[in-house]
Amino acid sequence: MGSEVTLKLPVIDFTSIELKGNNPNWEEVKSQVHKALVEYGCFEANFGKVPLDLRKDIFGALHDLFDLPLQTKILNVSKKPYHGYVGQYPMVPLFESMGIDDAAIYDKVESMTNILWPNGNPSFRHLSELDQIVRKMVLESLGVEKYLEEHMNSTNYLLRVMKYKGPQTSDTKLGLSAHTDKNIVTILCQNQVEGLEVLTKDGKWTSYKPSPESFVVMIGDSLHCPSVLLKRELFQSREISRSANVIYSNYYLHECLQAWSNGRLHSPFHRVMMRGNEARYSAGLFSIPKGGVMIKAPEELVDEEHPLLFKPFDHVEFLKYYYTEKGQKDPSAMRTYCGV
Ligand SMILES: O=C(O)CCC(=O)C(=O)O
Ligand SMILES: [Fe+2]
Repeated sequence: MGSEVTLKLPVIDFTSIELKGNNPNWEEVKSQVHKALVEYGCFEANFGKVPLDLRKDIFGALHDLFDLPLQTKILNVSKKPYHGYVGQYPMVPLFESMGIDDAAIYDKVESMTNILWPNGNPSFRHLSELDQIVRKMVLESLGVEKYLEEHMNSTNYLLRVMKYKGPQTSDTKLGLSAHTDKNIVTILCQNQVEGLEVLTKDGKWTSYKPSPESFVVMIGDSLHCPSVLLKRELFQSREISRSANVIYSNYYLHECLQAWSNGRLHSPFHRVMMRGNEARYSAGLFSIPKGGVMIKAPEELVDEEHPLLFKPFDHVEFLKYYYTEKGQKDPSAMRTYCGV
């Protein structure tokens, strides 16, 4: 079992950065982003654009949303796995989540936010700007910025909101099983209740101390360019036990490398561990490859030293495999599905 340490994630200040602006600090912040993603696969971002009172409103609204009767919550269905209401899993009984399907760029995310916040809450639009800044910096760091426009146009957003009940005991209980995200970039925003833990490359669970202003930015398995897969993963798993369609591994040592022309990004395992009585609410903005777009490594990133690792694949089709019983048990689902 990995022992938990309190190690701080790198903190990166984006308050002076705009997607379309004159950014004297761009190069400096970009190199911090690259370094953090190589080492941890995630970082804490200070972005400054989402005022504290809006964040408070978000968690108040989530409290009310999850307080609805179960019959009402399960009306939020989706054909895609993990996009509608998720909850009542025996292995993670504290966890519930609701997603907004196909949150195509801003509009549908806003339709969700309009339901929750009829008077407007621009938070998620701001978070999609942060997502795009990070992806632009990543592509530039890899020297493949010529794919930027295509890359941006080949993705959707999914907004998912989560509740983890407090276990109401003195024990620590699993809130969400260890996993890597399967999308491109995840931005997490949460209330003050601790619980998120990230596995470092040397196998230590690191707890995240939430701060009222910051977000966690995390790399998913399929950071991709248009027709471009930038991902290399080499898993070594030890001791994987699981049940009921959910990865249930408290210690899941892996190497998940992305070896690119000029760097390696890491998509980290993470989980939620709950203590005490208070509920933890979080919201995640997930950028995901659109269905129907074939993901294929760019020729610039394939050479003798870095041979092609994955056959071109459609991410939505991949998810259909990932969410089967076999896929859920597979520590290197992407390799099984489309490895060369
Ligand atoms: O609640 C959190 O902070 C983490 C959620 C998460 O890891 C996920 O939804 O993929
Ligand atoms: Fe996650």
